[in-house]
Amino acid sequence: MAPTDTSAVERNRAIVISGPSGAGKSTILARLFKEYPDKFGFSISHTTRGPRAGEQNGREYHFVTKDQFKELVDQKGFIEHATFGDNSYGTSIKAVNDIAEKGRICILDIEMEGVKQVANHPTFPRPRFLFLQPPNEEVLEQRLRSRATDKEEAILKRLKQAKIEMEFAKSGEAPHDKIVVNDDLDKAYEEARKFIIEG
Ligand SMILES: Nc1ncnc2c1ncn2[C@@H]1O[C@H](COP(=O)(O)OP(=O)(O)OP(=O)(O)O)[C@@H](O)[C@H]1O
Repeated sequence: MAPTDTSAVERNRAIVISGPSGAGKSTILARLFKEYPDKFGFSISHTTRGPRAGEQNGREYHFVTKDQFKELVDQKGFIEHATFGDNSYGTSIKAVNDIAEKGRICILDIEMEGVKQVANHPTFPRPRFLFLQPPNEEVLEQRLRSRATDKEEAILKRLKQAKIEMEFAKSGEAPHDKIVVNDDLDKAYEEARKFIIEG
């Protein structure tokens, strides 16, 4: 295995973007990737679920067995991981470093529990944390409804979780270096862009 190019990893410190579902993370990241097509990348996650038709190992996911997954967990090889139902998912240190070694900045779109794990990882160098916040709960609800991707039950679940995430962001426990309120999209994008590009 090739040694890690530590200078590339240090130069291209990863960015963690988090925020409640519907805060606008995908919208802002889509703009960023469009404006800077060669600058960023997403890491490829590991999963214990089987590949779906058309999915290729190492492209959509690194498909691994439960034992392989557990081995990586035990080695602290994941910066964050979680199990949903029967399947586990994780972001490995190597997958993040692979992006940096290509000269790109790895963007990690991670939910709250994952953010805590990344911030507390024993060896992974601290990335920069950006929290995207909706202007308030009412606006968030409107946006989730007009996005029209979820059933009522899922929307209510997302709103409940959003409250928890926003409380966490306000608490002293949160690692965020920057909080951007996504009210006017152009303004929020510019603030996020500036933080991501200029620090
Ligand atoms: N500033 C804004 N003003 C109005 N609508 C917005 C704004 N930002 C995002 N939206 C809309 O709000 C909806 C939610 O945004 P988006 O899907 O980007 O959120 P997300 O944080 O990526 O959510 P998830 O975590 O569920 O993937 C989308 O329909 C998007 O077009």
